[in-house]
Amino acid sequence: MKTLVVAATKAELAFFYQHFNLPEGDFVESKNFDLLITGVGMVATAFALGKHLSHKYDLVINFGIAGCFDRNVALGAVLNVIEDTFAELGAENGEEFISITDLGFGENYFTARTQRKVGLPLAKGITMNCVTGSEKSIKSLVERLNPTTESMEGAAVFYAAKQLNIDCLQIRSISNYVEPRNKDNWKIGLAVKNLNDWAIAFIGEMN
Ligand SMILES: O=C(O)c1cccc(C(=O)CC[C@H]2O[C@@H](n3cnc4c(=O)[nH]cnc43)[C@H](O)[C@@H]2O)c1
Repeated sequence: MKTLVVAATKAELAFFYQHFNLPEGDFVESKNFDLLITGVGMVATAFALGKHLSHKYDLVINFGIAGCFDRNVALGAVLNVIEDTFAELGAENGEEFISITDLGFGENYFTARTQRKVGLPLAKGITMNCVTGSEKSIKSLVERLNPTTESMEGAAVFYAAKQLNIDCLQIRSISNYVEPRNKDNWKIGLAVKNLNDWAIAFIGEMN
């Protein structure tokens, strides 16, 4: 059985490619794991996993950078996101938000699943189409869901893994705080480095 490593962009796993001497490509097969680059966002992620996720894998790991709502978490920190919610999936009723679950049309909340020891701080994530960047949206998301991390793919990976009953993990390093957009404050280099160091050690030890 194999692990499927999933990331939205090649840049997020640049050192991982180098370390394992992987060829350029969005779907790379190797002896002990395969690597899938999906593109950014849940639709691209769902489509790519629809094509590639199968029962030949016993674990799918989503690696990526993420925004963070909690200023007590350092930029560059690597977290194990064990819960994730499609935060925009539902309906507005004036100021109220009605989730897809409360509408009776399915689930919006998914979890990681594995027996493996990960040894990272645990976090609760949300998955968004639009990177949150206004005080009003931040306040509303914190009140409604109290998330620590925000990504654009996490819940989609958990969703796909659940459909096939395959174990899954989501490991994210913090590149930025969720705030009105100021890319000068983002520490993408640090987050990518820490994420790749962790991914290389974890995947290396599994094999
Ligand atoms: O500009 C670069 O050098 C660069 C290098 C690696 C990755 C990127 C990305 O923009 C990755 C997009 C990816 O990041 C996740 N992300 C990061 N912060 C947030 C956030 O605050 N809210 C939502 N998503 C975030 C997301 O999963 C994207 O897929 C750039």
